[in-house]
Amino acid sequence: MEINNNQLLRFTTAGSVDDGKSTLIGRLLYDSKSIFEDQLDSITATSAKKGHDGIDMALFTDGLRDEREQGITIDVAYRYFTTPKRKFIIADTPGHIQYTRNMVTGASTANAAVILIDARHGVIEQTKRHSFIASLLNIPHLIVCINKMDLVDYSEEVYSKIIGQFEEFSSKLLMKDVRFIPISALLGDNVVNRSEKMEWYQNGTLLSTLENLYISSDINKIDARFPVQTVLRPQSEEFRDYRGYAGRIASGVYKVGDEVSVLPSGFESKIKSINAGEKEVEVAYAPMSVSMVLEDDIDVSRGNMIVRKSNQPELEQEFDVMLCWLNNDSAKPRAKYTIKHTSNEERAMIKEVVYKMDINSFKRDTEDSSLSMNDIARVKIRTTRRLMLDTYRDNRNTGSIILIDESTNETVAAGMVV
Ligand SMILES: Nc1nc2c(ncn2[C@@H]2O[C@H](COP(=O)(O)OP(=O)(O)OP(=O)(O)O)[C@@H](O)[C@H]2O)c(=O)[nH]1
Repeated sequence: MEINNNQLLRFTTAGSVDDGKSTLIGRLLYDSKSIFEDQLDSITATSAKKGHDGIDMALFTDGLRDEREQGITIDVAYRYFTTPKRKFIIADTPGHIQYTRNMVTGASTANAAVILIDARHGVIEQTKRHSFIASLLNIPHLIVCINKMDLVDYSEEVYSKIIGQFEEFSSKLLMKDVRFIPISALLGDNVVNRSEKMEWYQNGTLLSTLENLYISSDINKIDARFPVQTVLRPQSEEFRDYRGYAGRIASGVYKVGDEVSVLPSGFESKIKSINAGEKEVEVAYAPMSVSMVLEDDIDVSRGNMIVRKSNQPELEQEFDVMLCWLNNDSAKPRAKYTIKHTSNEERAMIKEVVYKMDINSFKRDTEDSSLSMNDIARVKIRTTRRLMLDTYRDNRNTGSIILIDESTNETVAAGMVV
């Protein structure tokens, strides 16, 4: 069966402050004609007021940020645009606030990460951090844009040197697909339109690279995992016996008639019907939102998972995760947190910090067991009840968790099951 999810590409952008992220996104939207006329008028006016000659590309994204910053709770803004080939969602994460936090939030569902490097500075610590996080998050495609090529005379030598620097450390990371593109976000070279200043570069522009990334193999179509979000029991007479389980399929494919198990109870049944939107369907797959009816009347509640009988996740109460600490308050020893895993919530404790990762040297530090903002560490977690886990490598949805501080209700950490 052909699953056509190929149309939509999610990507995230990362770079250090002033590398040109806002300018790049603006340029991408502008040159691909994704910006509405009225927005354009107001930006042209603001650019003029600020004394810019022409249009300040960064204003496209900055405008968006103002809106978002009033909301305060989310640091990631989502921007949508469409070309004849594909739809795109950009998770735009501001570089000046906490980068690890934002990248983790914005990138967990991304197909690709675009990392910017200032051609004048080459690979810096932030580049390494961002790439490390991209590899940790298992983002399938990494596009490294070497920006501000106009400031280094469009030099191939500078470009090649930076690729060399990048490859020197990235060889230690597990990354399947890495590409490099020399660009000038400001002037538009190799963003949407091919540069006339860099004849030596033969590969695609950023947009054409994004349009042509092969992503249908990025989705896990094998392990069927359906976390139940809500149990539907309509009150009216007509539907008195109806009991549907609604949620979003995390991975895999479900068909009417499939033999399934409900976890953690282990009760078995068969799928009687599947509804997607208003329609009844025979087959459903990730990431569709559906409601399912089973043939037997068994006890299913929010946080349960419906899986195929022959392919089940592990039920664990103690497990290891690679944890990114995302909060200003450091981890408190033996403190209790709420752990969120798919639609499930339990209480959890960090039992042990196995090691902390030094992102610059890729060394493991087994002495230091503190966890503060931006730290990445392997830890052992213990939960009050068993969770239905896959490894993050196998399944980005059912292999990830977040920890919430029970007193402040803030997300303090995100973790990948190892
Ligand atoms: N010469 C040149 N300047 C650039 C280029 N791209 C960005 N800039 C400039 O670099 C500065 C920083 O650009 P921004 O887009 O605001 O960069 P940023 O800091 O990554 O954006 P934030 O996402 O707000 O952190 C601005 O003055 C841009 O005009 C480029 O390709 N060439």
